[in-house]
Amino acid sequence: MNERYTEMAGRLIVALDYPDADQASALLQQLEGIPCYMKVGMQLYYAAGPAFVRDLKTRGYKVFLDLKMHDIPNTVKGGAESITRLGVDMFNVHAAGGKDMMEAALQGVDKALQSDPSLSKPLVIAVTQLTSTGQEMLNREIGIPGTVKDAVIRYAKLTQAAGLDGVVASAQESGDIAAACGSEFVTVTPGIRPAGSDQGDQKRVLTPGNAIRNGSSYIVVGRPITMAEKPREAAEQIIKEMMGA
Ligand SMILES: O=C(O)c1cc(=O)[nH]c(=O)n1[C@@H]1O[C@H](COP(=O)(O)O)[C@@H](O)[C@H]1O
Repeated sequence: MNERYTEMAGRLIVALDYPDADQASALLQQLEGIPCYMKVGMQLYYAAGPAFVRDLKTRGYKVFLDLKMHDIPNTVKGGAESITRLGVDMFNVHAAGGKDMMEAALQGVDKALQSDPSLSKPLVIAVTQLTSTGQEMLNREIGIPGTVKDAVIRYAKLTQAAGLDGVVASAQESGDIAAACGSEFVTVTPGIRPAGSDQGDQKRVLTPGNAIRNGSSYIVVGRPITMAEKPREAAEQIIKEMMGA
């Protein structure tokens, strides 16, 4: 395993979108030894809960807990405190919750860290516009005027002003986000589709190689790996493409 392989694998976040811990564990077994990040989202968390997250940490994985909090500031503060106590490496909120809500998330993190100094600070990031949102939907359905890029950049700047570490956006926007917020600002980009793979419900997609070339800090990949006939080969192929970018 060379350095570039380890770096790129660490920037691949595999979305464990499964209905139970057994199915998620079966994928972990197939991917054993690949030093990638693991994402636990609503489907798995609501079924397998904190125990599965702690299990992933015990197995040595970096963990992104994707619960996309969007509520009043006091509630998000409490949620962020509980999430930080789980020892995850990254979690997210919705930027649409506003600056006070995002600042409250950071206060929740601080509260947890103060009460238990053995915890490390997770990256806190905010969802801008979901990658399943296209231009037409943004304007006509949600009622936000302007381009998707404008909306994403606006949320990214708000997120940065609130003091968070970065955003979730499409890899199509990574370069523009870096131009607006600096290259240290983290971009976590789902909607990744290797050439020829099924787009599904994703609207703003990019290949793994183009995402890295466009400056994404991390790419999030679910179905192109979990639904592949040979998930390990699919993951290795994605890392190879990232290494070549
Ligand atoms: O926050 C996320 O992770 C997220 C934000 C977003 O805008 N779009 C998005 O697809 N995601 C998540 O990223 C994963 C993408 O999965 P696939 O479309 O199967 O590769 C899913 O777990 C989504 O919940």
